[in-house]
Amino acid sequence: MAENGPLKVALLGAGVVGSQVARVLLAEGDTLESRVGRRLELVGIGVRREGIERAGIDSSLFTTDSMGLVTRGDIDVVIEVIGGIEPARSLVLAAMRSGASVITANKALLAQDMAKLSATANDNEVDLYYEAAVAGAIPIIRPLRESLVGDEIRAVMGIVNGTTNYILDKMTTASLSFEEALQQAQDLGFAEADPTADVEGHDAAAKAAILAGLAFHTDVRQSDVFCEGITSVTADDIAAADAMGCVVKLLAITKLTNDDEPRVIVKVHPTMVPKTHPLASVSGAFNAIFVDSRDAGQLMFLGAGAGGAPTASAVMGDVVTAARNRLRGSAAHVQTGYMKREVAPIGDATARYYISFDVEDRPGVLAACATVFARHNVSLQTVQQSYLEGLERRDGFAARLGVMTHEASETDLAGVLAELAEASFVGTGVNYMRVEGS
Ligand SMILES: NC(=O)C1=CN([C@@H]2O[C@H](COP(=O)(O)OP(=O)(O)OC[C@H]3O[C@@H](n4cnc5c(N)ncnc54)[C@H](O)[C@@H]3O)[C@@H](O)[C@H]2O)C=CC1
Ligand SMILES: N[C@@H](CC=O)C(=O)O
Ligand code: NA
Repeated sequence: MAENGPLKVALLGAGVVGSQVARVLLAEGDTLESRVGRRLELVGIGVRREGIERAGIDSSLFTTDSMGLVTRGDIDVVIEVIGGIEPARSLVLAAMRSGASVITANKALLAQDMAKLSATANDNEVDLYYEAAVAGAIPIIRPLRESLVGDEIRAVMGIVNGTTNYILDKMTTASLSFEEALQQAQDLGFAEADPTADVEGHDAAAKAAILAGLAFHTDVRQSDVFCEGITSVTADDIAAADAMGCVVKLLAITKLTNDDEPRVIVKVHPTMVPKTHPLASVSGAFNAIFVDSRDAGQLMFLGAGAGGAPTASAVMGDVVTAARNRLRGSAAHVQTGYMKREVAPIGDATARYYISFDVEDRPGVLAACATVFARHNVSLQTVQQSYLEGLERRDGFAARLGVMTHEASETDLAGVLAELAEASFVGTGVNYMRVEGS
């Protein structure tokens, strides 16, 4: 950084988020200067292909030599919004080794390599900020990393993927098909380049890993996260949830086990949430994160979790912070992974469950079902029986049971499901969904 000269910023990626970040950097120069105390100069934008026009961005800034851009030696801040593992990983590491602070929105990379990235930032005395990586515009990384670091987090539960929340919401409130709702989410710029990452839960799993690592001061990777997406959620599941006073949400959940040496539970799955819970009313592409801590109690963070402008807002907050640190000659050294907690297997996680299945309509069947649940330590909260008519009435199974359980472990649930699947008085197709929140 030249004395009194501008701080030099390099941007990698000019897609949905990157082109918006570039526009803010170019259009809001005076405002940003007043907030940082020094001009921010966008010196180059690494792109995959040149020759593509982006409105409001001077094409002379584009270069296909992203590595050359970040290693030229005079860059103060590198913003990585390419996504994916490579070449983003090599570029980010090279940028930090060349003395630049890094801002990234890349949860996939962070959830794979957080320990290495943090260590590289610390070794090179540069900043690594990533507010945009979880829940877009919503400030959640900084609250966990700074504001709540003196407290004890008990649980974090959130809607952290805008695309899937949009799809589930449109399937529920506008009777759109899964495919129609996904297409709309893609058109609106919420979905990942490959929307499989959204609908299969991988994007939420990456965010869950980052949240769990921050909440419990340990290393958690995406591969540690139990993950089920929303591709098998049907209109019938949504209707069943509605009948039970619930909505279906894809939740990322992390909490600790009650052991002497608590282990981390971290999971993503479609969840029935009671309509009275604050997360139930989070609609469209909005995200929300519910944090339960020892001293602060329950906190709810709500807002836009995806889209170019909201995500650029989070990126720019980090850019200004890193630029201010730069001027002070300091970096936010962050100690990560110092608790070395184990991640518990999914079998040890607990939840309530809603299980529905068809049964023969004859004396003793209800008692036999109750015995199956009891044998596996799963206590019943409510049982509803409805009669099947017409085409629904298959192979003599004339009634459908909808069972809401008390909290039980996944291992015990698996025992119940296996036994129901084998029982002669139970029809094929036992459905279940986890239930969280009260
Ligand atoms: N779109 C959203 O709402 C949000 C996105 N994010 C994250 O932000 C990042 C960017 O997302 P989007 O802008 O939506 O993706 P995008 O796919 O619209 O943009 C990525 C851009 O990077 C370019 N690119 C690929 N390889 C490159 C290379 N070697 N050098 C330079 N550019 C290269 C692509 O051509 C593309 O234009 C991802 O990590 C994503 O997970 C985070 C929060 C919200
Ligand atoms: N594809 C993601 C974008 C933000 O991280 C989403 O839908 O939430
Ligand atoms: Na955020």
